[in-house]
Amino acid sequence: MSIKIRMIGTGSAFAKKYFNNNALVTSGDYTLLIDFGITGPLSMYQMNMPLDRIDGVVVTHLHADHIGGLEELMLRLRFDYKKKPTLFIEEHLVQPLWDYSLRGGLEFGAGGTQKLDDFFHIIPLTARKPQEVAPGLRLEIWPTRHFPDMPSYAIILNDKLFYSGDTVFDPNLIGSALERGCDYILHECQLEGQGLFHATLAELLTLPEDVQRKVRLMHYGDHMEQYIGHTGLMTFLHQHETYEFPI
Ligand SMILES: O=c1ccn([C@@H]2O[C@H](COP(=O)(O)O)[C@@H](O)[C@H]2O)c(=O)[nH]1
Ligand SMILES: [Zn+2]
Ligand SMILES: [Zn+2]
Repeated sequence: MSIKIRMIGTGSAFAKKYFNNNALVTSGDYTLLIDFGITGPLSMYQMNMPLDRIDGVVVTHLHADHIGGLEELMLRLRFDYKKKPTLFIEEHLVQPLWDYSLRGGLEFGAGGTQKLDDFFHIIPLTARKPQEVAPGLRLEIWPTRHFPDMPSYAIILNDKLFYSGDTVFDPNLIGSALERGCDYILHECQLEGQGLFHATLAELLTLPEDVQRKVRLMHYGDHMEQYIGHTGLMTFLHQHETYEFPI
């Protein structure tokens, strides 16, 4: 059993060379989108990947580089493709996603007065409670520390792959993922500066070598190429590339 992850983008919020850090997970016939930021629709177009491939979407948090492409996705799926995908999102984020991020553009539309559940089958998630997505694909969300008081989540796939979402460097969180049995740690990485809201490369380099071997870096800035060869035993994920994980 394996899943494939194609990186729609690997860049940080304001990176211009790399699209927003979003990913497509494929397990069997099912395609799950992890986040869909402002640059998501253009990146999918460049990958020649029609939006109706998407069966489900899981959202880590409400920053625009993670949800800014949803309006276009929702409209295209509802009206062009007549498809209603599933939305997996932490239970307390359902209403804020609609009220603060999507409602202004979508409430009054071609379908009359519209609501979030006109576009998605909504599956509210509880942190640390496993949720089956499709046969052979299970996810769990774990809270992360990102902006103070802002709900933000990492994603665990099949107990084997940890996808950090946005978080400060949190060795305990990484330790929990390893204890759970995760063999793959896809982690955000801020290349330069202080890690106020993100994990810096300098911080990630303090991880022991056996952990670094499991780490793939994403959500990085435009100077990524300068850092190739300077990431210890960790390697960069690259936008539009597909990675296969036997999980
Ligand atoms: O003071 C602020 C408040 C909000 N932002 C927003 O955060 C994200 C940054 O994205 P990250 O991927 O978490 O870096 C972006 O949407 C900003 O509008 C901020 O940067 N500063
Ligand atoms: Zn981000
Ligand atoms: Zn963020």
